[in-house]
Amino acid sequence: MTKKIYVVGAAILNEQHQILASKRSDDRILGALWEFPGGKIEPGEDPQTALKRELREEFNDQIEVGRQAAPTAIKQYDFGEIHLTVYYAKLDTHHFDLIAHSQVKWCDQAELMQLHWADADLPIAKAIAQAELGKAAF
Ligand SMILES: Nc1nc2c([nH]c(=O)n2[C@H]2C[C@H](O)[C@@H](COP(=O)(O)OP(=O)(O)OP(=O)(O)O)O2)c(=O)[nH]1
Repeated sequence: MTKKIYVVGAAILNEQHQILASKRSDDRILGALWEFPGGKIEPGEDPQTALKRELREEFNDQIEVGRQAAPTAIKQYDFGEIHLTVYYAKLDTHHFDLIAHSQVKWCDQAELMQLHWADADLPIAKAIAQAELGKAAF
């Protein structure tokens, strides 16, 4: 049976309604593709707690988590079935230590669609590119 892998990502917004995209380091699975920073939900964790933990681990940053940005996206790989859920978020700190990424980029909505996203991220990036981000802010 395919292994289901539950993953959370953060669509981090700034005050100009830009979204933070992050490029996975070359040496990781799906290396060099753009994604929403985050990672796998650990057993017993709720998605919001997992997302806050991952952002501490990956950027050394604290975030606040808002509402889900788009429907959960599912993508099959030979290593398992990724179930990716992305939440809007905002930063309480701005360290951006690049531990798992080679690059981060603040994007306006049109710029989001110019990046080479991981497959599961693409429908979510499209939904965010068309969303009313003023309403997503919190
Ligand atoms: N973090 C993240 N992972 C994503 C996204 N889209 C996508 O397909 N993935 C995949 C890549 C990985 O196979 C999996 C998440 O693993 P990860 O390597 O980022 O998470 P992790 O830190 O918990 O894992 P690990 O390195 O400890 O194994 O989900 C995304 O937008 N963000």
